[in-house]
Amino acid sequence: MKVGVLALQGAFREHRWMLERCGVEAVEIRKPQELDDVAGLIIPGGESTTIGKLMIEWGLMDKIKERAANGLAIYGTCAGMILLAKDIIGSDQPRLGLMDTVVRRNAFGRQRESFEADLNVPEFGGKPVRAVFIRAPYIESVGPAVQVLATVNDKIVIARQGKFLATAFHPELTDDDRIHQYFIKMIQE
Ligand SMILES: NC(=O)CC[C@H](N)C(=O)O
Repeated sequence: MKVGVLALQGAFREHRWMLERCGVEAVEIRKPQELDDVAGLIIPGGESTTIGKLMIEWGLMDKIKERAANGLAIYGTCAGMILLAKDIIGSDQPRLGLMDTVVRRNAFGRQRESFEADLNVPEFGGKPVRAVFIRAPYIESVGPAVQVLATVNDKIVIARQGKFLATAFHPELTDDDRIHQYFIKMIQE
């Protein structure tokens, strides 16, 4: 199984390493045709406005939407979560808009540019997930098709809608590969 990592900007290398560690082949995606033979796609953290602009310039926006409509599984971390959202509060920036979510950017406030938290994720069982938040968004509200998997102070930080998964934080920066394993299982379902 091949999984793509959108490699336009941001923390894509770490996702590649994490996927390889989980035993799947990871490929960096920069051109639309590179999406043809992947079973899943990760959209990394970075700057969502930049990634969105580059996605349009490089012909990837429409191609990803087309593949998503045909069952491509997509996992967005941080900026990737913003790009998956239907609604971005106060912004008309380019987005995929595939998840019925309303996100707020840089939502944890200036004084908390970055922080770590232990998340209780019932879906994973076992020990809490150590989550690294960097100028992180959160999901303010979700539609009925969206399953909330974890919150921090009542703010939604992991959500799933069918084949789409979003986290507000960066699991690729920790040693815990359970979120990537979960995504790989989603692809196989
Ligand atoms: N770590 C990140 O991906 C930060 C996201 C960034 N603040 C944005 O709005 O796009």
